[in-house]
Amino acid sequence: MFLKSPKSRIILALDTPDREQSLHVMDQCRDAVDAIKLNYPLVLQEGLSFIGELKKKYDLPIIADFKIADVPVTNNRIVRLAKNAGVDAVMVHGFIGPDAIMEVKEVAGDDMGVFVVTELTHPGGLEFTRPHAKQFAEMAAYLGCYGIQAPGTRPEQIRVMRETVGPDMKIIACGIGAQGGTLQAAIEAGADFGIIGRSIYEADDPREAAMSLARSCAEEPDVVKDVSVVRYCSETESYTLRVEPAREIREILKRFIGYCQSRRIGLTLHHDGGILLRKGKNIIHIYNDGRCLLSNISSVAEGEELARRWLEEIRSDMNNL
Ligand SMILES: O=C(O)c1cc(=O)[nH]c(=O)n1[C@@H]1O[C@H](COP(=O)(O)O)[C@@H](O)[C@H]1O
Repeated sequence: MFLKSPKSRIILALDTPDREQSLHVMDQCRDAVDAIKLNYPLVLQEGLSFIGELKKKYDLPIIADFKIADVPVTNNRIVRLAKNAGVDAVMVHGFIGPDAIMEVKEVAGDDMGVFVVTELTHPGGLEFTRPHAKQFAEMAAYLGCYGIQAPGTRPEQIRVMRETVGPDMKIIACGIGAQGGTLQAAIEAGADFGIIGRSIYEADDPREAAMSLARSCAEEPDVVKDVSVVRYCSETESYTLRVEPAREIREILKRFIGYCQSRRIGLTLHHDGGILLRKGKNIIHIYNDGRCLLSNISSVAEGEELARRWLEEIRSDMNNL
């Protein structure tokens, strides 16, 4: 919908104090970020009309981080005002429950996104939002919300959120930079975008700060996350290795299994067993969740090299299909 394919993976938290400083930052960062997130202080300072001005001038999607948290009737009024002001998405707290979130969704309609806040990034967020974060995410997915917020300060929790909502819902992660999270870790854990404020707008050169953050996660991620030994057979002097591919590759491998099965490549194993392939003297077992087992490998180094080369081949072949 409104968030296009990521370029920088950055949503700029434009928490600058006033119009003049906001425009100063935006003039530099307009093509270095994917969207703008506005919070209460700036909107209270400059008024809702400033949203339209930003949209017109920079033509970037705008998320209104009003963290809506009221009864349905009030939420309805807040979203209407935001919509009329030109906002593309709103953020709403998960704890207000399904009826209040549905009210937000109704007013938002098809042209506006709704992000559900699951867990706040500050230490207190662990006290009251963490225990319910998974439920908030499940509810957001069930209600068909556009996305969820997750804590960029805790990549392990982003991973849980990604497993909870599945591959299609957008995850936006805040707490990157000034609060200690890194964009790369958040993206690797499953976030689509990082929300970044002070590390950009307080930098001497906000544009360069944004570009360098974008570069930090632009490199092709390594295809292999981990390789470990499952068995060593002294008679054949060969290893069986478990390979855990990087998250993106696991998604590609799932498609690859479907591709092999539809063309009768390799041996399809029963229901959740995945597929068995022969590559020279080696046997590769790809499980349905994307994890792999390599058999008949003469050294761990050889297995790592084989896994890397083979997964890179699959990544490029599947991307070209
Ligand atoms: O919903 C948010 O955006 C949000 C949730 C959260 O748990 N933590 C958090 O920092 N935020 C917002 O994300 C932005 C982070 O700004 P910086 O810490 O300056 O990068 C601010 O606008 C916060 O209000």
